[in-house]
Amino acid sequence: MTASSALPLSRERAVGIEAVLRASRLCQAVFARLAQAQTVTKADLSPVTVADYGAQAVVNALLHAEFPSDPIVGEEDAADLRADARLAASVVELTNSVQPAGAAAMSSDDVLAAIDLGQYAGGKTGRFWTLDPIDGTKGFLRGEQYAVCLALVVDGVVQLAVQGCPNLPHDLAHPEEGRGSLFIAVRGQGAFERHFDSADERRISVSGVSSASETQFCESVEAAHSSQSDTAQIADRLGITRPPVRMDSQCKYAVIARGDAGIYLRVPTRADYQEKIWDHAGGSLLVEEAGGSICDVTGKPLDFSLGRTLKGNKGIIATNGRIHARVVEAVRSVLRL
Ligand SMILES: Nc1ncnc2c1ncn2[C@@H]1O[C@H](COP(=O)(O)OS(=O)(=O)O)[C@@H](OP(=O)(O)O)[C@H]1O
Ligand SMILES: [Mg+2]
Ligand SMILES: [Mg+2]
Ligand SMILES: [Mg+2]
Repeated sequence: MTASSALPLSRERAVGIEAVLRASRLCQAVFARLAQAQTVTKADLSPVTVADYGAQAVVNALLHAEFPSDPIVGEEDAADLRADARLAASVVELTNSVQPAGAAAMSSDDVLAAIDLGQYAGGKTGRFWTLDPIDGTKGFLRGEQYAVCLALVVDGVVQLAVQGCPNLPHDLAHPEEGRGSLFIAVRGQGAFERHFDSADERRISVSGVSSASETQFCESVEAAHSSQSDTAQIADRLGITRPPVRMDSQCKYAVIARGDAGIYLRVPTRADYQEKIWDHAGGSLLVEEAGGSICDVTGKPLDFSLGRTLKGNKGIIATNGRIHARVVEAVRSVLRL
């Protein structure tokens, strides 16, 4: 046994990395033939592609093989696939395309059952995984940023994060130099980045800026997901003159954890929207383990113990930590909270 394999959650970390890498490869393969990719619209009007389903099947199947008693809170379910044999056949073919050489092919029933392993309700006791097979599906479809996001929650607290960001430049200032990173954090062990084409990991940490005005802030591309008029006022109040970094998905958390930007703001556009735990669990741990801070727009800690949503929270503020109190004050003042 090596020294690192003795660290807490080392097997979960290794399995999570393998699962997210396989799912990321699947997404990249789908994008390469996106002209034919089928997209369906879910009841909530969000898009979902064969890649979302395939990535959830791949990750859930591996988690279930390695940790059969762990439940999973996953974004997708197989109901639409059960009603569409052609769509289901594409997902089965894709899922099998990233299984390891020599593994038995998964049948259609196996793939649909694997996707439906993600129906767990979450909650405050025991451990469960939470998976967003593609976070930022709209970014994926545009050829921009998206992320495969996996986290392990134990007794309501996020303990492990593995996030694949296939299109994220290794260096935002030099996108031509390479793209595709995996971000990994275990509570108490720090946050790490490795490039898709290497197993070498480097520890990452948040930016050292001590004044909010010196940094940039990240927000969603989609104006429906975060109020861009409110964030413009907050930036103004903080003296930020640089334009926002608009990026889809939990890549925003990776960018904060790596120190490329100092603030991620997600300001509710609707009073009734409940953030989903799979949209924030892994990203929140990456930021914390890289030295940053995270809370909701009222300053409350995020509570991952309440089920499939963050129903006790509204919006998100993530920062490098040093400027956190000042940013929370500006958000509360603009939103009159
Ligand atoms: N109204 C509203 N408010 C806040 N958030 C919402 C809302 N509607 C959807 N979603 C969730 O946004 C997830 C994508 O978030 P992003 O920050 O990446 O937005 S975007 O990609 O720029 O669109 C997206 O995740 P995916 O579905 O995995 O892409 C949704 O879970
Ligand atoms: Mg979605
Ligand atoms: Mg999402
Ligand atoms: Mg998703």
